[in-house]
Amino acid sequence: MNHLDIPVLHRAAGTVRLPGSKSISNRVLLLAALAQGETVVADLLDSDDTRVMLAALRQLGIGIESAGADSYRVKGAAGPFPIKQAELFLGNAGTAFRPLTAALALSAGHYQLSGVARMHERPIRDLVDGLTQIGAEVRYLGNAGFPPLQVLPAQINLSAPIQVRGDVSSQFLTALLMALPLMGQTAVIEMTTELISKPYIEITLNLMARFGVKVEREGWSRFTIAAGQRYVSPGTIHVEGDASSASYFLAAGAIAGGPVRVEGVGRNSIQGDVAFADALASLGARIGMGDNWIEARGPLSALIPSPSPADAGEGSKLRAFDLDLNHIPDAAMTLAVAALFADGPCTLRNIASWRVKETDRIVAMATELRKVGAIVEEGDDWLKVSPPYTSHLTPHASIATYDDHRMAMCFSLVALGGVPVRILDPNCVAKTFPDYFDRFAEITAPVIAIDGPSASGKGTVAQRVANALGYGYLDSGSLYRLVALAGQQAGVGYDDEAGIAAIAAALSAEFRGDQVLLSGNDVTEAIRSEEMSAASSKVAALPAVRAALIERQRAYRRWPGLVADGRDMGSVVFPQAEVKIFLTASVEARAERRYKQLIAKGVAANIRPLLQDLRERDERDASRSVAPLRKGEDAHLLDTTELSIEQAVDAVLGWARDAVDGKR
Ligand SMILES: Nc1ncnc2c1ncn2[C@@H]1O[C@H](COP(=O)(O)OP(=O)(O)OP(=O)(O)O)[C@@H](O)[C@H]1O
Ligand SMILES: Nc1ccn([C@H]2C[C@H](O)[C@@H](COP(=O)(O)O)O2)c(=O)n1
Repeated sequence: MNHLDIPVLHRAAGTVRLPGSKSISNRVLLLAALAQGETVVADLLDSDDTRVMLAALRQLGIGIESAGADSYRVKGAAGPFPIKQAELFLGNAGTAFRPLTAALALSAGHYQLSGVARMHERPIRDLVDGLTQIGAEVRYLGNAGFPPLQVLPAQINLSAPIQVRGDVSSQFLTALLMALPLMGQTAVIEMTTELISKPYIEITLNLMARFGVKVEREGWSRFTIAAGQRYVSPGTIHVEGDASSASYFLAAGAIAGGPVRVEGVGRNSIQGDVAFADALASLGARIGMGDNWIEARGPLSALIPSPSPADAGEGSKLRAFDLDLNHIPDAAMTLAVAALFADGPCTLRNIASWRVKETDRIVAMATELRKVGAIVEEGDDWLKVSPPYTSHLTPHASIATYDDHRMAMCFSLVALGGVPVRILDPNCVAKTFPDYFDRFAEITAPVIAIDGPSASGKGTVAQRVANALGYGYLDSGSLYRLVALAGQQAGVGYDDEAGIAAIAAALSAEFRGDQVLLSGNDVTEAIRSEEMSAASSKVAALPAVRAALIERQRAYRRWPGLVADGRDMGSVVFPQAEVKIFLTASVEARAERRYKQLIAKGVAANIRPLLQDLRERDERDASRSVAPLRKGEDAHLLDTTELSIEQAVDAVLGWARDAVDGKR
């Protein structure tokens, strides 16, 4: 079976831009499809579940076209779907299957809805019963109470309140609420049981209001949609980041030092899962929150006095918990794995809905947590997780993921316990977060940042250190050199900041071993010319160019680790690097090294102009306004004037070892 091995991880720190919320994406797509007018949906989640919804809406006659990266223009039908006959395959996307069932039941057509085998095991009776009460014709094509379904035209009658259960899935109520305005008449829904996952209904009501339909509610038991309301496009709507997806990164920050910041959700979020941050805080994690970001750090250690609050708490445990998690069922899974890092047994209560999700998540979670050494008890709607008696997790566990994206993402956190872990079928994360593991690596892979002036030897040393550790290597200077060359080829002046920044943003660069390619052409030698050395120093001084390259550089942070060299690796690009080194040598020694390097390549050289050129570049790199070259207070100074390459490499490896040992 396909798998991903995650190495031992010691620290989590960095920033993650979240993908769009799944819950909001699929609700907004459906509302936009039913609304009058065109809606631009920006920052839509790009994942299996949203692709399923987009495909279904297109099949049902809704015009949807791309409006840029992750943005779509949806031409609303101003009412029920125009296509009256269709067979829809909806994978395992509950957020597509349930709402579409209700909307199609009111669209007066002939439809069939099916999904993957697991979707056919997920109950839908409560929704079908609700629809049947108003005269809708919805039939089971397999087992009664479960998909696949057939929907037929019917006479809808809304004269009596619709009675519906709310204790299996809140998606049934969401489906009815979103579909009923299609009838234009007053509609009333009454809950016959306690409603679970209420924050998801708040998302539904909030988004319906943004499309012009207001729902009156009496507590959580009765909902009224007044006659005469219909969906009208709000114009453009932005999908906020996914708060459930945020939980893995926040938990990583809480478990392994932090700070880890997620961008895209914050105190202005309409998603209930932002309450995961409160749950983490109750475990002792230090949480910060802004309008559009949340940040998590490990708890302050009560036992070990720390020199400063910023250093405090790394390695200290989370507090054991006993929590009712009915309001955050998805993010609650992350807490089950976080329990491995708590100081005692942890109980998760009121999580019965786990049993009817992508898999029976109570069984799956208990089974897999036991593989890493946890002691787990389970009940109908609860789970009790005790960390291993020895406090040591079992290394090399193979974690089954049950075609459940959240199982795969949650269990990546195990590696922060100092043990390697294998995630089976890791691609199941495509349901909601296709590049999850890359993003997780970007906050957990260790980084050794080596900065210093030209010809100091940082590239040579960095490459050897990377080889010795089996890490990846980033020569960030070559990116600036590539930008300079691409600018020259395009005829853009080096003082045209916007023009050069646009080239940097679209740079087609590839590193193949020692070869450097620009738009597919080998430019390994071309970017090393003295002309490009000078030009790269000029483009590197342009703030917009630096900004355009920053995320590209961070994307090199992968497991098992990265050695990055440049001028601002430790100060700007990887401020959370485990080891920071300022590697230098006297300008005379550097000129001599460059001279020997050129002569060895058969290039005629003269020491005086080389000295002069290095002094000029030093001056330009150190005096620019953005990310100037200088030694940070947290960087080790390595003056190699009198050192051999081997001695310099040994010094760096020593610091790297110390940094890892300090975190064990
Ligand atoms: N400690 C050292 N002693 C002697 N020579 C060294 C030492 N370190 C590196 N060199 C040599 O100096 C030359 C320049 O090194 P290198 O290209 O690694 O520098 P750099 O700092 O990465 O330069 P640039 O920033 O211009 O890319 C190489 O030929 C390398 O072998
Ligand atoms: N992180 C970086 C890397 C490089 N630069 C600048 C400095 C140089 O003038 C130019 C080329 O770098 P080199 O290949 O000599 O390391 O790019 C920078 O500003 N920031």
